[in-house]
Amino acid sequence: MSSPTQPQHTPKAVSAPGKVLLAGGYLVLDRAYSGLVFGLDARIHVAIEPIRTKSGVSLSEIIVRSPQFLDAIWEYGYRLTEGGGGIVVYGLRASHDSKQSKNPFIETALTYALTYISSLLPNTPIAPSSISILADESYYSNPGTPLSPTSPFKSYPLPLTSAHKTGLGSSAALVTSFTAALLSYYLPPSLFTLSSPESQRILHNLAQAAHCAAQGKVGSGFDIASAVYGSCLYRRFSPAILEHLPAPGAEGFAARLSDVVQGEWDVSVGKEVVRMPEGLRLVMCDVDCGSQTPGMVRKVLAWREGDRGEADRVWAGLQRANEGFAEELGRLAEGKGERGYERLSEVIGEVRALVREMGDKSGVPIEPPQQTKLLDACAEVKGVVGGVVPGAGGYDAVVLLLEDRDEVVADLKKVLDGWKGDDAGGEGVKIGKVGILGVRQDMVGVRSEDLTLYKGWVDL
Ligand SMILES: Nc1ncnc2c1ncn2[C@@H]1O[C@H](COP(=O)(O)OP(=O)(O)O)[C@@H](O)[C@H]1O
Ligand SMILES: C[C@@](O)(CCOP(=O)(O)OP(=O)(O)O)CC(=O)O
Repeated sequence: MSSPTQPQHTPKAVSAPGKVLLAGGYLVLDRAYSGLVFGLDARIHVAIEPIRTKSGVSLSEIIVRSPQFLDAIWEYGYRLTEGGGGIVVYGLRASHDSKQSKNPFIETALTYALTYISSLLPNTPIAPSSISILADESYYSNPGTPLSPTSPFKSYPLPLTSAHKTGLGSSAALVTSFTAALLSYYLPPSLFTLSSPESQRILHNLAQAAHCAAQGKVGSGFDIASAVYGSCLYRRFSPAILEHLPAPGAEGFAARLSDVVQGEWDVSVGKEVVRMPEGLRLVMCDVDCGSQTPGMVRKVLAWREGDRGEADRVWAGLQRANEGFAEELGRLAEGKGERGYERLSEVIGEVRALVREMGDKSGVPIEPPQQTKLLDACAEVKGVVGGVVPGAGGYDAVVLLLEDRDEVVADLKKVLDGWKGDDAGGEGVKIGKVGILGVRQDMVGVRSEDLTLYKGWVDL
């Protein structure tokens, strides 16, 4: 039974998409340039409901579960701090002593969202709740087992820390849907309604702040923007916006967080300029590889600082080519495809040449020779328009643009099944199996979900 001061809350569920940065890796870190990002139909779902207790037992905690994985349960106590430090959360139970079981993305998103909620509703205590996280299967390459023939979510017989990520942006989709679920659940519709543009702006700002804090760095934020808004042309916010936030619990954290979240950000999210022509689709491929170069971003940016003139030339050329890529997709989407996909292939070729130049000059394997070989072989398949290394590049993924027909995917699969990567670059990196992930682009960002989707997973 809830106390008279605690409002009754209705269970809510929200999902947010994963991402692929098709063009604009590295450039998008600088506000002078933009990134072309597609949201994917792989989503992370978060359901929230009142906590269930045996009669007579009252629990003052928020329990978070990832029921697809072994031992993925995090139990948090929470309290309002003195000095306007906001709400701090702390792990309960012995399992929290082990570093393994900590989940900084959940802990930080919870701290930031509860602090923001309590600043808006200062006289309302936060009621206990139970939260479940469910991820679509493409986020992990481990084989999963279905719970039932109709459930879209798979069960994995391993701890989350052993899951092999496919790089679709699980933490950004999680922080976004988790934050949105908390705001939708604890705030009345007059203060937060997921479908309203103002609520989405608040969600974007809060999720960016929490994600940066959990990552311990301020990235470009394209992944959070696409989790909130879906596919878009993204120009980042000035990093200074998030630079002087006190730590949770420190004096003034709650007021500063509220100011930052409600303030005007100089971010730009262009939705209408990003289109996928009818008859085309994206295909993501996961590449099994022996090694990855750490610190790619640091190295590319260091080269840029050291050779500004040359780097500016590459950056300007790439920005032009990336814009040309987005424009050609838009032109084709408007039905102006009389010349077929020739220009699209050509502009992808221009983007790739400049990405290779960026990689060669900075000494970073952004599109290493192994990936060049793979992308070229894929582009030979009839119906494949072209492909690139997404995001920061490297050895572990490629994204292809192709005609949306089953035969094209089947032909592509034949090439990939027989793919034997060799150490083409002489760097000792041998790429292995290349798998097609069952995902495609999706234009829609965060959205409310019907709770019946989680039947069997969540005890609603
Ligand atoms: N299903 C899940 N349940 C709970 N936390 C998850 C889940 N999937 C991902 N995460 C969190 O996100 C982190 C992975 O984020 P990150 O390393 O940024 O990878 P990605 O490139 O997928 O975003 C995990 O360590 C975990 O904290
Ligand atoms: C280099 C970047 O511009 C793009 C990196 O894109 P990825 O998609 O490779 O990112 P992760 O999912 O975080 O690994 C850095 C940034 O924009 O923050």
